Amino acid sequence: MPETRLEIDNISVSYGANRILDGIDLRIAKGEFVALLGSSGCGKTTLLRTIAGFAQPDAGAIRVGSRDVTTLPPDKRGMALVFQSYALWPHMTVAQNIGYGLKLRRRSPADIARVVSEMERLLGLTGLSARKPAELSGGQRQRVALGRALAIDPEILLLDEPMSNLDARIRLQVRHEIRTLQQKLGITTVHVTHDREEAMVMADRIVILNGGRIAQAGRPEAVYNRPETAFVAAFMGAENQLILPGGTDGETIAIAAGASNAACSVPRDGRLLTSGHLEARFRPEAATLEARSPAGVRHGEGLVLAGDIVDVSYPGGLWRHTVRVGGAMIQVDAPHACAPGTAVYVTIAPDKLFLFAAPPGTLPAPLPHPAAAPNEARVLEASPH
Ligand SMILES: Nc1ncnc2c1ncn2[C@@H]1O[C@H](COP(=O)(O)OP(=O)(O)OP(=O)(O)O)[C@@H](O)[C@H]1O
Repeated sequence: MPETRLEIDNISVSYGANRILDGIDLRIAKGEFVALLGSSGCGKTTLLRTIAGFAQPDAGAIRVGSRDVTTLPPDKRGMALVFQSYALWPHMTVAQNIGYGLKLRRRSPADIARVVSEMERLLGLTGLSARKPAELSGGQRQRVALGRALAIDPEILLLDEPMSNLDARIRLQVRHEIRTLQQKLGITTVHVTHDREEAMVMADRIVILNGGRIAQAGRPEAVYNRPETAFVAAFMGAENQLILPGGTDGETIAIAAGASNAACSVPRDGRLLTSGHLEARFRPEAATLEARSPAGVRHGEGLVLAGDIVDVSYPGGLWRHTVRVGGAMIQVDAPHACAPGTAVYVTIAPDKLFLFAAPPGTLPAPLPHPAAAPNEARVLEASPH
């Protein structure tokens, strides 16, 4: 087991009567980069501020190595926080901003000059020493803020949406720079973001928060490919949702034939399902689209749906189709455009299909498929397992 550097032990935080964080447990290894990901208001910043010491928990403890820092003020925790707004001193130069924390710690001018110049070198700011923040680009300001944070040689770096004020192109570059520097310095980092792709490409581990709790934590590819709940699946881009009749049958999950889907079975693969109805989720790019022939039996692995194209657009790369499947609308990407009105099959391979117990009260899609000819329904029922 790698050495734990930051331990968040059963932390709960409330603002007045509102419980914002509820029993958060997280151990972060030395040198690990963890992204806290979640929708707006889920408590990401509150957790970061609690780690930093700007918010006090009702219960639980924060430890850095073996030190309990729960009641220590922010400047005694060995952490540095970089904000979205940079919070640079406008009247100070780049060098003075970077050296600010060291000056507060009464380090000698020679020491400060050495660290500042090292930070400028590391962050590509050499030559900009004498400039004021107003004379810098957004990306450069962000690097100064990072330099100021790293200059005090913190044990833990906390980043609160540090790239959200940058335009898309610069964001990609700064993202890469921060990650490279973090790995080079081996600094334990907690990064708050609501940008899924940013979390995926930067983090060793993603922690998804929902309603003040950890919904799932794991390596980016694990959270992306094996979401444990429908919430995580949807948050990680599997926004297509269908409620289907079915359930577990030994080591397989059996999906019963419905008005718009063939019966099929997929490996259970360790999934725990108890309900009689399933919530199926998948990404637009995880499905394939084919024209439906009126007489043909559709054979294939995975879930096969019969639907009609309602709309098509070109966001770039692939064509995005809105497909009506029974009473539901889903999004499906394809390399070629399919015209509205076309009858299609949508196929989702078993490993791209996320299945969960449907929430109580949800029913299978109630409407028969509007375009399904009588023989189409038979075709679907006769489809192979
Ligand atoms: N100082 C405060 N007093 C009262 N309520 C607060 C305070 N700070 C945050 N909250 C509330 O706590 C909840 C969580 O806020 P938080 O800023 O942690 O969310 P977040 O996940 O970081 O959101 P965002 O992505 O929008 O920044 C929100 O409902 C917010 O309104």
